[in-house]
Amino acid sequence: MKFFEANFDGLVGPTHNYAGLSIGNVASLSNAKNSSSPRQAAKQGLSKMKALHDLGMVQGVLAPQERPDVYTLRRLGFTGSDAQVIEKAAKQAPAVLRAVCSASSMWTANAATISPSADTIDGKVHFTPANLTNKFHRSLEPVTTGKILQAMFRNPEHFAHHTHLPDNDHFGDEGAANHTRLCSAYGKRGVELFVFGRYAFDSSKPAPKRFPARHTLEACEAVARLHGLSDEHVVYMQQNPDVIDQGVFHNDVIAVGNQNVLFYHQQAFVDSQAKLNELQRKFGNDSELHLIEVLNSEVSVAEAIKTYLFNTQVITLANGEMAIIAPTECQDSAAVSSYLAALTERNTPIKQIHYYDVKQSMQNGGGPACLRLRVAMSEQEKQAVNQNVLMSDMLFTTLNQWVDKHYRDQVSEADLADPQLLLESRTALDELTQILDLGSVYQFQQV
Ligand SMILES: N=C(N)NCCC[C@H](NC(=O)CCC(=O)O)C(=O)O
Repeated sequence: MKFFEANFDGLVGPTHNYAGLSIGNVASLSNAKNSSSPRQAAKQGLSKMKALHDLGMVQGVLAPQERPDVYTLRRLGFTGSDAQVIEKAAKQAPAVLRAVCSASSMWTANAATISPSADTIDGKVHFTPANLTNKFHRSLEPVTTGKILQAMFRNPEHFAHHTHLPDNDHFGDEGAANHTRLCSAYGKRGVELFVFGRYAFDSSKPAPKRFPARHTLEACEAVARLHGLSDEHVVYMQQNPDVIDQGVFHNDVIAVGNQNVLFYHQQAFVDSQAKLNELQRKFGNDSELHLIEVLNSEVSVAEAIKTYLFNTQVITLANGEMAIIAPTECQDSAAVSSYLAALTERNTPIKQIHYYDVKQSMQNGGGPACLRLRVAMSEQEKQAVNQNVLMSDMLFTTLNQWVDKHYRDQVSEADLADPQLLLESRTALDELTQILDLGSVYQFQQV
């Protein structure tokens, strides 16, 4: 049977804005309050999806969430009509309003952790939405994420859905951004590498001092248990607290893997050598594993954060070669673009580099890899996916027209207080659920 990896990219929502919500994420803070272009952001995302589809990849779309989240504003004590709730929040708690307007669900690497059927005890694909407890604006995502994933992966014969972990920092879970699956082929059992930032129940262990470690070891272990993974095929690695303190808020800002390649920065992990040995042993000592380490002298941590060298997608093309999907910021950096050009000449599977412009997302700290959720699947499992979410020439055209019809070209902080934006958003999402055949996944559709 044929197996492959599908990428499900987050469609950028109509309220995309720069609110400086993510302490520890350098780009989010430095672009705070700049005005944004939701239309351009959504179109940049769609172009990347179409480009991967054109490269022969299986590409899907993950729908955005309803924002502003007036239900959360009501929980926080704002009352009246929806327009009044927004108006009062804008006056009395503008920072809270900014948070409930975030289009952060676009970064679907944080939507969930997925284990493919080859790795799980019951032979199903397992999904656990990430609770994203560390940031208030992101903690609003998991319930709707779970509903959307269930509307995409409906068939219980193939897909098992779990509830997100308890909503507490002890089980802080940032999903696939801190999870990499290494395997010799997509259909073969792989080694699942979980990367965490701190130990929740042991404060004597290393932890960052300046910026938060969003993800705990205990969250990783819980997800591995829920997914029915075997200990012999799981590795837990701690992220280097020093790089978290420099702005590496997720592991996918400093490492990325695909099949038998792990591409990472020298300073990415704690206890690197011992852990990489464990990875090699669990991968199989006889199987070829390419550990591509980038030295600090080649690319500094600061340059990696600025360019998102590691927030690239490493994909396997139909001819078996791998390609790196990188943001144009990598192309603009002499150190990084020459590193990448030289990498394609080395004895590794990576032979092509493709650059795409995803600046609207980059300015909030989201590169190409943040925008996608990977699901390794068989042909049979793919047939069981809701086919309306899979990219095609027609869906690309339809979604571009949908964006043109509903999205604003510019959004600034003041626009978030405009109740009209909520109405525009709901109208757009209502139409989108029909395009993608998702059913009533949004709360406004329940009444
Ligand atoms: N690395 C991965 N996989 N994802 C990137 C997520 C970026 C996101 N930015 C934000 O949420 C900024 C929103 C704002 O400031 O407006 C975050 O920090 O969680």
